[in-house]
Amino acid sequence: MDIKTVGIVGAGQMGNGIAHVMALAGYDVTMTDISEDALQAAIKLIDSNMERQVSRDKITAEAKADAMARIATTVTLTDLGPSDLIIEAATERETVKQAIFEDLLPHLKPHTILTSNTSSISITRLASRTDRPEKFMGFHFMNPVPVMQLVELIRGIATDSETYDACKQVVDKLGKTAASAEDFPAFIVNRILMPMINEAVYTLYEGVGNVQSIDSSMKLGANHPMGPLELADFIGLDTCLAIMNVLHDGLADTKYRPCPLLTKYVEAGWLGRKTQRGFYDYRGETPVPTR
Ligand SMILES: CC(=O)CC(=O)SCCNC(=O)CCNC(=O)[C@H](O)C(C)(C)COP(=O)(O)OP(=O)(O)OC[C@H]1O[C@@H](n2cnc3c(N)ncnc32)[C@H](O)[C@@H]1OP(=O)(O)O
Ligand SMILES: NC(=O)C1=CN([C@@H]2O[C@H](COP(=O)(O)OP(=O)(O)OC[C@H]3O[C@@H](n4cnc5c(N)ncnc54)[C@H](OP(=O)(O)O)[C@@H]3O)[C@@H](O)[C@H]2O)C=CC1
Repeated sequence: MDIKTVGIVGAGQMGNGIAHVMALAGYDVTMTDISEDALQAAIKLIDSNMERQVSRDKITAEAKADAMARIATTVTLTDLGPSDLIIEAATERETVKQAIFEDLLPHLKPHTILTSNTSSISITRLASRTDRPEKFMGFHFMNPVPVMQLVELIRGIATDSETYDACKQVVDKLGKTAASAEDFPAFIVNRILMPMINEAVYTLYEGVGNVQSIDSSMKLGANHPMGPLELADFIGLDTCLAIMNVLHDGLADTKYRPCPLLTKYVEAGWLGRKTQRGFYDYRGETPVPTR
């Protein structure tokens, strides 16, 4: 199947990055969000991220202009109906995602492929609530989308090979690399990465180190590009907690117990960079550790 048009649900950090790379690869993109402000902020951010790519000779000014012209925004979810491929990138909450798919279904074309950028939630369960489980799969980008090479492709139990191949072709056209993952909680990357981040929060909670010593230990001692607490702030602490809960519930093993300190930060609304405060406070010129 030849995909030409892509509908993206959610204009947060993942939605805007997905729109960015899809438009540069030549797809016509329609992006939706419940908030007009979020859509406008996303367009501004895509524009400045592409401008940086122009200034570093990664893309031409013409390619940027063409890509920006390919991105339409709407607060009306059903405007995505005619798209060949839908990528849902709304908040990591199963009820939110289910409601989006339920509202979209009556407006889709029969051939439309439905995907979710979920970090952890069962693709099979999301698919089972739709009219097309064979045309449903996980399309999991990494953050920041324009920079990271990997896309995890996750088949649900019913996903057919035509759907998988069509999504794999999109990944190829983006110039990214696909990794196939089976549909178990948090798939591959987050099954491994998130317990490490959660352990870093336990290390902080138990006073083994402070924010700075934990992050520099992993940056300088294990050559990670970001410390685990800095990375947690970058991903979003609400998303990290949601993934840990899916691992804990889905695998029924106490080793995935979310750290109470992570829960406390989320309860405070300190979600990381997106709310200007998490393990670091981003409101000043340079990030300041909160512990
Ligand atoms: C939670 C999930 O479900 C799954 C996940 O995504 S897990 C998270 C996965 N991501 C990671 O682990 C990211 C770890 N961090 C990194 O790799 C790096 O710190 C980083 C790539 C984010 C930044 O790298 P850096 O060297 O510190 O900074 P910087 O020099 O500013 O950026 C490197 C390049 O990325 C670009 N870049 C950085 N952030 C960007 C963004 N948001 N959008 C577009 N481009 C961006 C920069 O322009 C720069 O480009 P050039 O090479 O052309 O100069
Ligand atoms: N952050 C990361 O590093 C990664 C995240 N993911 C996954 O991508 C998805 C999005 O994450 P991320 O971009 O970080 O989250 P954000 O919180 O940055 O963005 C989510 C966006 O979805 C919007 N939204 C919420 N409900 C709806 C709805 N019903 N219809 C349309 N839009 C809606 C939110 O609006 P509002 O703010 O108004 O609620 C917000 O703008 C999640 O499933 C996450 O697990 C995948 C890979 C990496």
